[in-house]
Amino acid sequence: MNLREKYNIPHDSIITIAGTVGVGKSTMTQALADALKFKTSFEKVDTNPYLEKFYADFERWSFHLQIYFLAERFKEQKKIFEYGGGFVQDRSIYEDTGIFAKMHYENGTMSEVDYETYKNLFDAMVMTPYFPHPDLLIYLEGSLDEIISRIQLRGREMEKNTPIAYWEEMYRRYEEWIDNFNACPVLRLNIADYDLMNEKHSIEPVLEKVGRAIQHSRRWKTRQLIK
Ligand SMILES: Nc1ncnc2c1ncn2[C@@H]1O[C@H](COP(=O)(O)OP(=O)(O)O)[C@@H](O)[C@H]1O
Ligand SMILES: Nc1ncnc2c1ncn2[C@H]1C[C@H](O)[C@@H](COP(=O)(O)O)O1
Repeated sequence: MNLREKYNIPHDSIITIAGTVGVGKSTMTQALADALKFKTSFEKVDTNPYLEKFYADFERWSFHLQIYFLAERFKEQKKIFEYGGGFVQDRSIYEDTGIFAKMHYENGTMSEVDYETYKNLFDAMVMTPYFPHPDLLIYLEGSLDEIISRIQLRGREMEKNTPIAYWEEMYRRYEEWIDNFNACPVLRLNIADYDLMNEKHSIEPVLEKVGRAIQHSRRWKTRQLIK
């Protein structure tokens, strides 16, 4: 029996990994996909034409970057559903608006008119009854110190040169955002409770929780359909 069957995870599941920059989403995405033999959908950082410019000048590039991310994530989302699931996705589409666009608007680095245009587009594309939501959003959380040290360790220059206050604010916003998030079922994992770098088997307790959460949410969906 493979790990997917062992933990009762349906072959067509769609799992998205959320959490602040540097918390370990990409690492978890790869580990889960390897264990489940699922496909991955990664954020493309190296080929993003706006990201470095954005870190150098938030005000000038924030709208361009949000439109770019929205288009990329929407294309990925479409691909995932066209394949019929069996995917782990690195970062959810919900974080773009709920964290990043909102934060830049509220800090004055995205104008009101740009923010309204962006939100209208996001709502028309995503917040409709026709947009299929993931089976599960895994939210990774941990201490701010650990997350900042991971950003430093990973070593993307644009992130290393960004003031710590930016990551602190993002961290605080994520905590508030996840407490109010209800677009799909959520599983919260603390990064102190597993170590994917040094203990390969630490993915198994995660799989067990994922299996239980997806079974629970699918039973709930079936009951809603029968009602
Ligand atoms: N469980 C872990 N223990 C220690 N370091 C980790 C762990 N998971 C990820 N990292 C490291 O933290 C950094 C950020 O991880 P990454 O998966 O790229 O985060 P994200 O995709 O959330 O930005 C990377 O250098 C990665 O190797
Ligand atoms: N929607 C976004 N707006 C601004 N910046 C974003 C957005 N989505 C991702 N990013 C940035 C943050 C990081 O520098 C890279 C990759 O994110 P990571 O959390 O490391 O996967 O893109």
